[in-house]
Amino acid sequence: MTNHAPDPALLAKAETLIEALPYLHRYKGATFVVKYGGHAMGDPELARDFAEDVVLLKAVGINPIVVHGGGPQIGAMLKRLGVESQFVGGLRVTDAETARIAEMVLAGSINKEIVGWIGEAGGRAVGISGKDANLVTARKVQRDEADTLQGIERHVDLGFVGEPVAVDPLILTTLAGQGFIPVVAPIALGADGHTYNINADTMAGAIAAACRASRFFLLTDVAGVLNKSGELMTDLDPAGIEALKADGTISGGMIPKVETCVNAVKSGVDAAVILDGRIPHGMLLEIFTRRGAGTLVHA
Ligand SMILES: Nc1ncnc2c1ncn2[C@@H]1O[C@H](COP(=O)(O)OP(=O)(O)O)[C@@H](O)[C@H]1O
Ligand SMILES: CC(=O)N[C@@H](CCC(=O)OP(=O)(O)O)C(=O)O
Repeated sequence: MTNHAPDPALLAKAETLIEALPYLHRYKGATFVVKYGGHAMGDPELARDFAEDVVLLKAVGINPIVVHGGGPQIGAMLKRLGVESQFVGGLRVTDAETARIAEMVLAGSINKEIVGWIGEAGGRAVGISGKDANLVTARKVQRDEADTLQGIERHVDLGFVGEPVAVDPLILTTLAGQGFIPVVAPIALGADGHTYNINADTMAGAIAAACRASRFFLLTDVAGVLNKSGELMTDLDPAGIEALKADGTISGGMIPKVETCVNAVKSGVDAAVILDGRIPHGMLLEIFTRRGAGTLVHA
């Protein structure tokens, strides 16, 4: 006689798939923008998990757009070449040579590495930068604006550090509509013809807003936004974020992240999530299960 008692491990797998069903319905056809930080891509195993997650999203009818960073990798290259580098308020002071090296590292090696991982995972990725098809037009971040944005007092010329002033998402919707996964490096041209180095969080937020993304994920190397006792804050709104910035709980690299999230939700993105890129398949768990992790920023 056959034993019909279900194998509990198999049953658990089936339950996980069924748990995903309402989310699969809800997000079919939606655009998700994923910012993949330079710190999060350090471990090749985790990078492959990330690529699989992106390919799975595409396979179930979601349109993922990846915008990547690469701060630590630019830093390593500058060091090898003996070029000094300095950060002011989370932004790298960028002279003409640093801009050339940043473009080489971001739009060259890192961009193609991510395209390769997605290809290995069975997806078809196309790597571009903000320059391609005029995706992003940048302007120089003015010293005083940088001071206001980053909450800093210093007055320095940041050089070729840009911020997006216009986004033409046609290249992204065209690629996504044909089954490709766009992978975008945070480099863009200014109307003045200069190449600008853009903070990857800022670039991703501008793209999420222009694409009317339903969800915006920022993968980093911390659990999310932490309170003064180091505990994860799972839910934040713009007013709560202002208070945490004012009392110094949120500082450094977390400032552009939360500001980007606030701008994105104010521009119509349903929700932005700062996620721990060190958790294998963390993005899938966040999207398709009730066990969401990280910090959700909503309007
Ligand atoms: N309240 C906070 N919660 C979590 N991280 C914070 C907070 N305030 C400052 N940070 C810093 O922000 C960093 C994340 O920003 P960053 O290093 O720029 O990440 P990425 O390279 O992924 O863009 C954390 O590693 C942490 O040092
Ligand atoms: C102007 C500016 O600071 N640009 C960044 C671009 C890369 C980036 O933002 O990478 P992460 O997301 O890994 O930090 C830089 O030069 O490091």
